[in-house]
Amino acid sequence: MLPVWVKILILPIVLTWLLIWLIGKLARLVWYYPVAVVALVLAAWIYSGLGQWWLLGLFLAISNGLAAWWWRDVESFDRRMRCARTEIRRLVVYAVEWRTVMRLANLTGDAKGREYRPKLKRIRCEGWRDKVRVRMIPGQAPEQWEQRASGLAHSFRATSCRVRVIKPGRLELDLIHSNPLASPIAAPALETDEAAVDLRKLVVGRTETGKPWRIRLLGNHVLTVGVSGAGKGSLLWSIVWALAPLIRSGAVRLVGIDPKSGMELGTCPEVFDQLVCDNGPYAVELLEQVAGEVRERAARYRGWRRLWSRETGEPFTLLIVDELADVIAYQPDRKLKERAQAAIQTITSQGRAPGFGVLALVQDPRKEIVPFRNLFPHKVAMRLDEAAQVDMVLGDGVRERGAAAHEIPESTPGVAWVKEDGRRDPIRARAFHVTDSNLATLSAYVSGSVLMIEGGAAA
Ligand SMILES: Nc1ncnc2c1ncn2[C@@H]1O[C@H](COP(=O)(O)OP(=O)(O)OP(=O)(O)O)[C@@H](O)[C@H]1O
Repeated sequence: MLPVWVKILILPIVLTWLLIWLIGKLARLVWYYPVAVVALVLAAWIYSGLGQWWLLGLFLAISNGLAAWWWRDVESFDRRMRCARTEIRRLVVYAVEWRTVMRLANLTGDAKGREYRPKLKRIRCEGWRDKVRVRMIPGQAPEQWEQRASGLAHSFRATSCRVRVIKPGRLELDLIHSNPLASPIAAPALETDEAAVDLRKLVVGRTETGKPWRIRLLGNHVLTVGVSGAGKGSLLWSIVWALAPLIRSGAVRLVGIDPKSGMELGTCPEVFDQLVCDNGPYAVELLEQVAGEVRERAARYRGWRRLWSRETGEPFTLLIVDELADVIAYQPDRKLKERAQAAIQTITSQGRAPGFGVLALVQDPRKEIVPFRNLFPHKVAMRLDEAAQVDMVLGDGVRERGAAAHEIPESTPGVAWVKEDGRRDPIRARAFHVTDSNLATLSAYVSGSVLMIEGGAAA
């Protein structure tokens, strides 16, 4: 309906716009499928220069070479061919199904007759998981994706799906295909160099991404929760294993309470400066003694230093309580129970700055059992019985972000979901498997006097 002169006038604008649009599409293609684009260009060049038989011969030679590589060394093949794998999965899984899955999962929206659909951005396939970046549509919240995570996993044939926020409006979905923490991880060689041990990042295992699992002890308290047999002991001993040179030199002092008659901590009593193997008056007295030390040291540091450091010449004290519930909840003597609770609360609330840390292990995370869970900034959820327990340990919303500690299989003790205060996303990791022979090595390495009280008798 436009006059001809107007059409002639806007033609260059339309053509330029079309050209820009085409270049954009091409750039997108090269960005998302670089291997395929290079292979296609090379194939076209060989075909035009050398002919079809050369192309076929080269194709067969490369295919055979790749097959032989895969057969000889699957791991390196998987690692090096990640780009090609990513492109294939993008093409045959995500690009094909994205639109339908988004519509059926109710993640699209309509406004003014136009459909808004989340945009599929960069994908990275790592073998055990696909990392899929997404741009949400306006008005959408990550929680909407978290609620649909299970449906998304099934749609893309993954075992589970986790949702991570990258930046405002951008998400990363982890579509999990296998468990990289399925096999036990042996403890590393015992560290003997004091300078190599950093209380801010103690290596106690490996995360599912293959990085070291680091725990901060300085200025921190760690609460580990898991059913019986979840592998809580392995985290405890991994921490002690990593601390070995500092325990030996006296820079770190371990104080232990094991209400299970020393079944856990008693397997390597040499590492402890003080160890009580019951939940009675001796355990409470030890807790009160440590609480007194906390107050005394905090009073001395007042106005002088804000956080303990090695230069003070005083040891960092780690209080380890195996089965905390036995000390602060199941204790039948009400007075002892209250004294124990008060002492632990003093240590956890005031101990971080003057160089005291608490590592508490417990099976039951309910509020009636551990009423002051919030005083532990670092929470570790090993295998749990119910989904509600995950929320109790890690906090609200963390399970929706993927931390399904209630789904950790019995066959993988030592696997845990870890949540640090101040970090939005939980991490999944497995503690080192510290064996009895490791503990024998540890006790031979560490020298120190042991005060062991069993059922009230000093030994
Ligand atoms: N990180 C690990 N890797 C492999 N096996 C492990 C690991 N941690 C623990 N195990 C094995 O799992 C079993 C149970 O471990 P552990 O006793 O540490 O569990 P727990 O949670 O402390 O149980 P409880 O509360 O009954 O003491 C043991 O046989 C141990 O060898």
